[in-house]
Amino acid sequence: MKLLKTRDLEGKKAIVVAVGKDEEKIKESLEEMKGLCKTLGVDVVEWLWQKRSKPDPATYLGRGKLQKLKEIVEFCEADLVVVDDEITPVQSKNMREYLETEVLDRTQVILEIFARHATSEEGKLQVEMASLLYELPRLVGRGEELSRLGGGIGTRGPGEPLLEVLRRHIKNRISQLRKRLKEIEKEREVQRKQRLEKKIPHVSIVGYTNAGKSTLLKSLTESDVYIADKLFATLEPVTRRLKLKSGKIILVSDTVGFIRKLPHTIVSAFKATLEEVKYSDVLIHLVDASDPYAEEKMRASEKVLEEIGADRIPRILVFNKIDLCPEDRIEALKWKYPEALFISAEKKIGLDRLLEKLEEVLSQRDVQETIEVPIEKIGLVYAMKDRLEILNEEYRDSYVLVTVKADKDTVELLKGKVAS
Ligand SMILES: Nc1nc2c(ncn2[C@@H]2O[C@H](COP(=O)(O)OP(=O)(O)OP(=O)(O)O)[C@@H](O)[C@H]2O)c(=O)[nH]1
Ligand SMILES: [Mg+2]
Repeated sequence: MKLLKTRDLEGKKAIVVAVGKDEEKIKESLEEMKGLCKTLGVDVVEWLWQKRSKPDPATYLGRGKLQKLKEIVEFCEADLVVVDDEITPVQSKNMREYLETEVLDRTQVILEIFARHATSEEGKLQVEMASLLYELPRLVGRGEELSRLGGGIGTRGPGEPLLEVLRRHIKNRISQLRKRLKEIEKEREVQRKQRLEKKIPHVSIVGYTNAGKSTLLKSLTESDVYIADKLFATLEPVTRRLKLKSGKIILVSDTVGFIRKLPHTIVSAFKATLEEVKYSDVLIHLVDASDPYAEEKMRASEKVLEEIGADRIPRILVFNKIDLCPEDRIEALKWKYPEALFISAEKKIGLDRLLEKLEEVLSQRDVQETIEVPIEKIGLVYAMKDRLEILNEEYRDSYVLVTVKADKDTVELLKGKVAS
């Protein structure tokens, strides 16, 4: 049985609610939630926030605000309330009952987008896993929905409560998914090893959702890549080959976009996809310069990079969509981030400079070393000629002193071959 179902939310009217202390931050987050809702075809007709340090443990909003929300829901004839936070099962249940309307939280909205955008087997399995990890602790008190969900299960033992059956069923499914995902991960590892052996440098484009990562991949590699003015348009990494001016071939990947408060169920289910980033030689951190919240989003992305252990990979900071920015905005960013590059992925502005910078960063990783190679083994050096640069050769009686320049792994590989 498949437990994952997508909801039909197209054309529904929603009211977004949030709790917090900082009005600016809340507004920014609500704006983003509007974008997430739009991606689902949901129309945000009104929003409401309550200034308080912590959400009410029982009802998320305080009593008074909840009452007001109910009036707004009725007045606007809203179909659902979206909470811009991950709420507890209790809060969700109480809100639903009091408001007499459907309630979704931030995690569910993101999961819903992921569920619709996943196309590969791995993507679908990861989304299903994330949804089940989300559902598992929330089974209690959801009788009505559960009986809908559990309709297809015919394995209930005598006297066993439906809740227990479902819990067991979900746990089984999670372990099934985990197993299959592990297998896929193994296949991916094989590919990664092959890539490593061939020593093809790998560059990943990372950044906040909608920064223009897929557009950049498309413009750089002149290939067909899915682009949309939607959040999380890309869920599965897409990799393309690119030939640099020096003739060096590299692989460029586009990845799933980052977002603030990325639900941990998603991080854990998408670990494999996110981890691909960890094995890159260089990261292009793409930021939408035309976004008023560009810098906050940049920091949120940096946080995700840290979480997945990719914060030590050489990184090129690139501001995108400069075609949409007034001159003074670009000047201000240049002043603040002197090392950054400025491009328009769509209008193909600044891409040459980006490619030059890529070559620079990639070659900075190279090391230079002089190796003593027995004369009869000199052929080994030549056999690796397309992966290393031979800077000097000094012939002695029984050996040659060869000075090579290449990335560290290649030099180590050569040394190993010569020694064996
Ligand atoms: N004006 C302008 N629009 C751009 C530029 N680059 C990307 N866009 C637009 O920004 C939107 C998002 O682009 P994508 O390339 O799909 O963004 P992404 O980072 O891959 O987004 P996700 O996959 O959703 O994380 C699309 O509507 C693009 O056409 C640019 O340089 N200038
Ligand atoms: Mg994309």
